[in-house]
Amino acid sequence: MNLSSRFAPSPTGYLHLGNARTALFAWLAARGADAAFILRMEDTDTERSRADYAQAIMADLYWLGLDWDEGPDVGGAHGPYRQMERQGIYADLFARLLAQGDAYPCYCRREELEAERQRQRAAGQAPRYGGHCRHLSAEQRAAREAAGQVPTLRFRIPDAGVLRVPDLVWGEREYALTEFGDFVIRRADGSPAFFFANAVDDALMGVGLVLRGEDHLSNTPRQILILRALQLAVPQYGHLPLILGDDGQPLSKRNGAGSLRELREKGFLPEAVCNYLARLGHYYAESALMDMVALARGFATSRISRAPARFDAAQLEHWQQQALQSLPAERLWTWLAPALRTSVPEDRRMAFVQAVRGNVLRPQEGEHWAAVCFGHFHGDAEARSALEETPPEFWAAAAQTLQTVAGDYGSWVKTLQAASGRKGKALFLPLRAALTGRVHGPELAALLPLMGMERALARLAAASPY
Ligand SMILES: Nc1ncnc2c1ncn2[C@@H]1O[C@H](COP(=O)(O)OP(=O)(O)OP(=O)(O)O)[C@@H](O)[C@H]1O
Ligand SMILES: [Zn+2]
Repeated sequence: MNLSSRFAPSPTGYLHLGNARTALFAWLAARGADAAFILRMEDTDTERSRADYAQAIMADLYWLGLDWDEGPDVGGAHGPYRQMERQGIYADLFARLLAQGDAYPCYCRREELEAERQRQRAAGQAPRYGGHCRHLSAEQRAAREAAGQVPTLRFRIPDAGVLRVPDLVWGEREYALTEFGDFVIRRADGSPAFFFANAVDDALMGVGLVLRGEDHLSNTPRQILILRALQLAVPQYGHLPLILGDDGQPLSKRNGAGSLRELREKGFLPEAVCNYLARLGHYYAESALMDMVALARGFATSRISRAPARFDAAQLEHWQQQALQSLPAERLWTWLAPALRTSVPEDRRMAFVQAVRGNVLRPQEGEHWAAVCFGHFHGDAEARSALEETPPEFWAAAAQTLQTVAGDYGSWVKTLQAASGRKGKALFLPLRAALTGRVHGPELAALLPLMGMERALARLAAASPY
């Protein structure tokens, strides 16, 4: 079975999470089957399409960890991969459909079509093209052309029959062909209608599996009719439930849904985003973080859910935490470093990232811990009140025992416990508050050697109110 798959965005804005999940599923399906993955830019909406958006989309997909065997930047055997560069291909196909009688020019004006729809609605019928230009004679057409009327091209729906449309997510649906009116495949300006270019490009590019948003479900029967008329292969289709925003509406480039880039700029890791999205509407038995190979291996269209999914920030944070836990120390440093204002000595970087990795979700959160280890910080209110509740003798004992054990954390807390008679929270909370300015955070055992004896003693001294 041909499981080559594709992602076909319109370069009309930055990718949002809905687009990204659709791209990810299509990529996982291809890679899980060792099949090719293709990227195609659907830029026929010339008013909204922009070259810089196309660049940004590719950069965002690469950032996410997706790659493609064929696409606008890497070329391939079925190019070009920007639809505006494929006009000649569409022109040949339009000519073929015209010659076969499967398409015909329509001269109806916008107002006439609108009036027809209104009449149909008023009569309680579903609006569809009534077929006015279906049977124009050659002379009638010539007369309209001579009068300067520029036609659209309509696809001629077969007069009778049913069309079975299988779907990997929704199962098979049946349509009576009489439900459809003849539809426009080429606009008056010569540009191809979206679902025409989209369908023929999938077939011409050898795509065998089309996974896309549910917003395209209603296009599928018409696309199958076009492909059949052209004797092109019909791919398997699977329509993914759309991802909804907080307003309950599907995320869309048009309504300015939060973009993948925003998440990236906030410091979310691609591993986190992929693990989050892969499970949004797809079931994995594995609940731990998975790499792309494992995600691809575990992907199956039969595990796609039909329920609409909503963006859930808490889930994304969960995966961010998981991803940070397993990130190699070098990459963790690269992730953290740009947000640090306190300088971290080169030979301490790896120890520092290991110490803090469980306590940061954003790079900015690393700054406080850098200040704790290598600079100066301001304690927060909780930490200050923990200090106020602790008597001066404790701080004196803490400083003295720390010196006795030469900064060894394990010996220090044992000795201090014996000297102060405190244990558990009563012992650790004030120490943490004094040394880090917070009541939660990384292991003190890891922080203490990084901050060093001198800083630690100064903080213990400053902690005492007297
Ligand atoms: N909210 C969504 N959830 C899941 N997939 C989506 C969502 N919106 C779009 N998609 C899918 O993303 C792919 C790329 O679509 P497209 O580039 O047209 O994005 P779009 O957000 O619909 O843009 P526009 O707002 O310009 O229509 C398509 O397969 C589409 O079905
Ligand atoms: Zn017409």
